[in-house]
This record gives sequence, structure tokens and C-alpha cells, in this order.
Amino acid sequence: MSESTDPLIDLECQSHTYPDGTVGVHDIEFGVVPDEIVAVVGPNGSGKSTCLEHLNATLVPDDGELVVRGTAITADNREYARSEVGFVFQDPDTQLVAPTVIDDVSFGLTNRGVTGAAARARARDALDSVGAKHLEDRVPHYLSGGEKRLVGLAGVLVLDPSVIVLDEPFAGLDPARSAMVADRLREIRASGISVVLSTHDLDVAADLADRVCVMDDGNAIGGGTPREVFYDAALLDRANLTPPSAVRIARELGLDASERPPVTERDLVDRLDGVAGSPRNIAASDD
Ligand SMILES: Nc1ncnc2c1ncn2[C@@H]1O[C@H](COP(=O)(O)OP(=O)(O)OP(=O)(O)O)[C@@H](O)[C@H]1O
Repeated sequence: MSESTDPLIDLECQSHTYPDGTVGVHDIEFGVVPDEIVAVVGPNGSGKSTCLEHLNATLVPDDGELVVRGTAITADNREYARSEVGFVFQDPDTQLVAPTVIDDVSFGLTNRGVTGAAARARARDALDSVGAKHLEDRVPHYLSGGEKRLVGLAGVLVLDPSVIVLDEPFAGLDPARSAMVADRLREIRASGISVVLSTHDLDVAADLADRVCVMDDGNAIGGGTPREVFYDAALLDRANLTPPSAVRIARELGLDASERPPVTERDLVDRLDGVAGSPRNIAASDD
């Protein structure tokens, strides 16, 4: 793990307007530090994708600045932002371009002058790290949605970024695949790469993220740890978000006033284990 807490990314975007005049974001300050997973949440059209696409200079603020690892990004050094910040698109087909998976994952390396056996070995390692080595000879186009997403992730990991940004990585995945992608993202964080993702699944955000950023109507309207954000009823109401299921149940049970109220299902189960009269303890006493 990295010792430094200097920001890897520091984005100030006072506005971003698309060519047709639609305002994608109004006002965002967004930082990413080492060894963290940040979840960006908010309703449809609130500006999550627009925000994320600024983090590797795919989009550029009308007014504001992107600084990556201390370097201000300009038109002359956008490639630096792209090399430090890998982007996994919401639509995996956007990213898959080669005839086989191994060629696809090697593609970015080839562009950087790493070719042949060296590129393939690194691509194989990247596929292995996301549990997708068995797919290396497959045609990317015919993979399932979840498999495509893993291959897209490998194609970014192989380039050794400091941060990986994923736009809705859980969309369309079944629960087992979602859990697998979440596990991989935890491993990626443990390997020293920070992760930023957008999601509509607040249960996953509560379970996975170290920090949550709430967006509404093109503004970053609040943020903090999952516990801080998901027990802030006024903040969630403002963004029209429903709290994660564990938070709703904890409120019903009156656990929300406790010192560390449960924010994930695991927290809730652990807490109920200690409560006399909880279904688990009743079942145990009936045995
Ligand atoms: N290429 C584009 N051209 C014009 N307007 C765009 C473009 N992309 C996004 N927008 C607009 O910018 C605003 C923010 O969209 P964005 O995709 O960032 O929201 P989001 O929070 O990611 O939404 P969702 O959850 O639906 O994916 C919306 O009003 C959207 O219609």
C-alpha cells in the first residue's frame, strides 16, 4: 500500500457544457487519494458519467482544472492523465476492439510499444488478476456482459494505472457476477490502485466504498463515509435516493441512534447477533 495521502486526482470543475448546450455538470470538486474506493451516486442525469469522464481528461471543464499526481493537465499532456487514470466504460463494447480477448487486452500495450510475447504475458497476468484467464482465446463480441466487463477491466489494469474509474460496473450483472466484480475491486485497491465508480446500487456502495459522493442536478451536493452519507436523510432526500436496505431496516429496529449504526447487511447481522429477542437468537434458543 502507498504511504502517501497526497491526492492522486484533484478535479475542480465549475461547469461542463456539451456541444448541444446541455449542462452536464455545474460545480464539482472531486479528489481521489491513494488506497480508496470512491462511489459516486445520484439519480439518472445527475452528472455522474460527466464527472467521471473528467477524471482522465476524456472531457475537459469549461471552467476549472484537473490535476493528476501533482501535474496540471492541459491540452499538451492529456496522455499523462490517460496513462495514470484508466477508464472502464459503462458499455463494454465501446472498449473491445480486437478479434480475440488476449489481443484486446494487449492492445493498449502494443500502442505503447510493448509487443509480442512480452505483451501477451502481461495481458495474461491482467486477465488472471480479474479471474478471466480462461477467456483469452474467445471472441470479445460473443462474451456475456459480465465477461466483457472483466475483459475491459483487464485491458485497463494491464496499463498499470494509479486510479481506475468505472462507470456503472455492476449494471446488468447477476448477483454472483456483481459480487465477483466487487471482490476484484477490493483486490485492486489492496494492490495500491484507487478505484472510483458510479452506481445506482446503494447496497453495493455501502458495502464496497470507503467514501461516497452524492450528485444531483450536475452538482456534488455532499459526501463522506457510507455511514455518514447513508444516515443523512436530508442529503439523500435532496437527491431523491432511497437508503441502502440495511439502513432502512436499522431505522425500523431503532438501531439508527446507536454509536455505529449498521450500514451493510453484514453490520446488521452482526448487530442482531447481540440483540436478545432477535430472530437469530430466538431460533438458537429453540434448538
Ligand atoms: N454527449 C452528451 N451530449 C449532450 N448532453 C449530454 C451528453 N452526455 C450527457 N448529457 C447530459 O448531461 C447530463 C448529465 O448526464 P450524465 O450522463 O453525466 O448523468 P448520469 O448521472 O451519469 O446519468 P445516468 O445515471 O442516467 O447514467 C444529462 O442531462 C444528460 O442528458
